[in-house]
Amino acid sequence: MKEKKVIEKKDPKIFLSGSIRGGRQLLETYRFMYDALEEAGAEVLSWHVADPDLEENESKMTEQEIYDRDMGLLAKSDALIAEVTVPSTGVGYEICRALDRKIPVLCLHRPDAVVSAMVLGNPDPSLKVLTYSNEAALNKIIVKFIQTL
Ligand SMILES: O=c1[nH]c(=O)n([C@H]2C[C@H](O)[C@@H](COP(=O)(O)O)O2)cc1CO
Repeated sequence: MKEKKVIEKKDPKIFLSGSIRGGRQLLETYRFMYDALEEAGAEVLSWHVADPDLEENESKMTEQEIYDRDMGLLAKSDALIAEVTVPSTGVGYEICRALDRKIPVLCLHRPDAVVSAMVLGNPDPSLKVLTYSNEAALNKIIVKFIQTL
């Protein structure tokens, strides 16, 4: 009898990207995304993005320590999910680096957001941009995305 190979699916490692110095007004949304991702079976490597005490913790780090840590986490990630409603240099940079790595990138934003053409007009096949109007819709998009990984 032929032996059946069982392919075990590992929890996908996700880099959650959200504005920090660009403004923390959507912190509650980042926290919701973190919870939705973990609940969907993902491991969020950049959990600090959703940490309300981030400023205090990061202030003990040098700029290069922050950069090195984040690039290290991105290198280990299977996909990147970015909330792009609040414009942020760091989020744009991380999206670009993730696309360079050819990992799937999902950008999410509120319907009324003014999102850069560098995201909306980017034809890279690894990039998907979607809008959400409430938490239920956001959760649905996240669960569906995780299932594709
Ligand atoms: O202290 C930090 N810690 C940190 O992890 N980042 C990373 C993760 C976020 O997805 C992104 C936010 O960039 P910005 O600070 O330009 O809004 O950069 C950015 C900063 C500050 O620029």
